[in-house]
Order: sequence, then structure tokens, then C-alpha cells
Amino acid sequence: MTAQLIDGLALSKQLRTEAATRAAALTAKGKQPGLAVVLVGDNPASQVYVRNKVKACEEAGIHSRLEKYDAAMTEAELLARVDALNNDPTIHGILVQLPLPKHIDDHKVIESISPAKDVDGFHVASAGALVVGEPGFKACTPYGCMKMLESIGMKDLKGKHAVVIGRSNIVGKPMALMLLAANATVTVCHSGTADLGAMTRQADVIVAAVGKRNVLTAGMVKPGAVVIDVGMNRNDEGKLCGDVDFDGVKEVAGWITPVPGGVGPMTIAMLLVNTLESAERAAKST
Ligand SMILES: NC(=O)C1=CN([C@@H]2O[C@H](COP(=O)(O)OP(=O)(O)OC[C@H]3O[C@@H](n4cnc5c(N)ncnc54)[C@H](OP(=O)(O)O)[C@@H]3O)[C@@H](O)[C@H]2O)C=CC1
Ligand SMILES: Nc1nc(=O)c2c([nH]1)NC[C@@H]1CN(c3ccc(C(=O)N[C@@H](CCC(=O)O)C(=O)O)cc3)C=[N+]21
Ligand SMILES: [Mg+2]
Repeated sequence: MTAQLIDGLALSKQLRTEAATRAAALTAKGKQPGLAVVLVGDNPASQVYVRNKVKACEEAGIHSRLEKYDAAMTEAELLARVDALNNDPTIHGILVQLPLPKHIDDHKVIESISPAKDVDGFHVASAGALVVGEPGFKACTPYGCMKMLESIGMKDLKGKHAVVIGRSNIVGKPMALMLLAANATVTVCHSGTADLGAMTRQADVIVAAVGKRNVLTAGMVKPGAVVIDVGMNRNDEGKLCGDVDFDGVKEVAGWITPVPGGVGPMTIAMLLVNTLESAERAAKST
């Protein structure tokens, strides 16, 4: 059996076209949506991601402001920048690229972002809204994974068992909560899980969000399962790859996402969707 591909790149393009239509409608009313992306330091991966985000905004007609700062920037200086963006009516979304330099407390910086502009969905208010099922910004990566499931007719996961590998605040935990909200029965695995394969072999849906190559191999997958690969790693040749042994798992799974061209582009698309939602809300209230 060979799995069908969930093409995140194609799906993200569709979402970005819809975003462009919504952005144009706001701009026509003199209320162009705006996203601020703040990058501190010179992490090469962050440079690429941030450039991709800014480019996606431009293409969708969303105003983007890229603020790049030296790695020596102090926490107080960064907090002052966030405060200025919180009070800037032309900015509807604020993204502070992670990781931040070690001398800056990421938690403190994220909590300083106005929840109304937290388009990353990382603020404790956004995370809490997801826990209790209130409206709030959803973290872009798991939100994009849910859109991928929806695209293959799996919006409602009643009767399905989903296994999430990873429990970070930005991917694994919100992923588990979104799957739960979609009526899946959810298991969350992590570095303390005794027998990962025993868990994943029961799954109808597997989301791998670890950051290690080959965490999921063919023998760990139930035939026909849906496999979503969030991981972003480099192989020995320096090529981008996920957490899943793609070549092996694609022979067993029913559906699989590629890396690149899977979850990554969806993350960016959902960032635009969240920014539009923020801008539309702001337009209504003025
Ligand atoms: N495509 C995209 O848009 C995005 C991709 N990513 C990528 O996704 C991956 C995960 O990111 P993130 O959540 O931030 O990473 P973290 O490092 O914060 O979390 C990794 C999680 O994996 C768990 N883990 C580690 N080793 C194992 C193992 N052997 N078996 C089971 N679980 C394990 C850890 O467990 P414990 O909690 O016990 O330490 C932890 O919960 C990375 O590759 C990252 O680059 C991230 C964000 C967006
Ligand atoms: N505040 C904050 N918000 C984030 O959303 C955030 C962050 N910090 N820090 C880093 C992670 C990682 N992340 C990715 C987004 C897109 C791709 C992406 O587009 N990937 C392409 C390939 C890109 C390439 O070629 O390197 C793909 O998978 O096809 C990857 C990773 C967002 N993150
Ligand atoms: Mg830090």
C-alpha cells in the first residue's frame, strides 16, 4: 500500500488566496491588515522563516513590518518595542520569532503581547481559551494540521484515536487540545513514554512533533493511518527532513504529509488567517 500525500503547499496556497481577498476588502475600507515580525539575533533558520512570513504577507496584501535587532538587545528594550506595537493601530498581529537569545525571558516577552494581537496563539490567554473552548487565536502549526485533516474529510474525529508525539506549549499540547475539540480520543507521548510504538500502533491519526529524525518508522504505524509530520530537521546531507521515516512509513500509512511542503507552509498560511481575523475584529470595533 502507498499512502496518499496531503499537499500542504497546495492547501496553503488556497488559504493564502482566500486571505488575499479578505485583505483587499479591508484595504478598500482604508483598514489594511498589518503584521509585525520581530527578530532578535542572527539564527540562520529564523532568518529564513521570517523572510518567508514577510513574503507571504506581501503576496496577500497584508502590510508587514519586519523589525530586526542585534542579539545584544536587552529584554527591557524588546518589551518596549512590543509595547509600542501593542499601541500601534496599523498593526493587528505581533509575532516575536523564537528562540530568543538566552538573556531574554521568552515567557515574559510573549505575555507582554496584547492577547488581541497574539496571532501566534502563544499567550497564556490564547492557550487558556483553547483549553476551555472560548474563542481566541489558535497556535498556527497545530491549527494548520487541523486544516490538513479537514482537507481529507477528517474534520470530525469521533471514534478516532489520535496520538501526538511531543508536548511543547507551541505544538504538542495545543495539537492535543484541538484534536480533543474535534472529538478524537487523544494520547500524548513524550520523552518519558515507555513504549512509543505500542501507542502509535493504536492510532488512526499520528502527529509527530519532536525534532528528531526517524522517530516514527513503518513498524510503528497501523496500516491506513494518517501521519502528520511537524518535525523540521536536517539529514546528514543537510537536506530538510521531518520526524517521520517518510520512505518507510508511506508504504504503510493511508495519508502522509511531506517535509518540506507539508506542515511548514500551512503554519505560515494560518498566521495570515489569524492576522486577518484580528484586523477584521479591529475594523468592526471602530
Ligand atoms: N513546521 C512547522 O511549522 C514547525 C515545526 N516545528 C518543528 O517541530 C519539532 C518540534 O518542535 P517543538 O514542539 O517546538 O519542540 P520541543 O523540543 O519543544 O518539544 C519536543 C517534544 O518531543 C518530546 N520528545 C523528545 N524526544 C522524544 C522521543 N524520543 N520520543 C518521544 N517524544 C520525544 C519532548 O519530550 P519532553 O517534553 O519530555 O522533553 C518534547 O515534548 C521541531 O523539529 C521543530 O523544528 C516547530 C514549530 C513549527
Ligand atoms: N514566534 C514564532 N512563531 C512560529 O510560528 C515559529 C517560531 N516562532 N519559531 C520557529 C518555528 C518554526 N516555524 C516554521 C514555519 C514555517 C516553516 C516552513 O515554511 N517550512 C518549509 C521549508 C522552509 C525551508 O526551506 O527551510 C516547508 O516545510 O516546506 C518552517 C518552520 C515557525 N516557527
Ligand atoms: Mg530564553
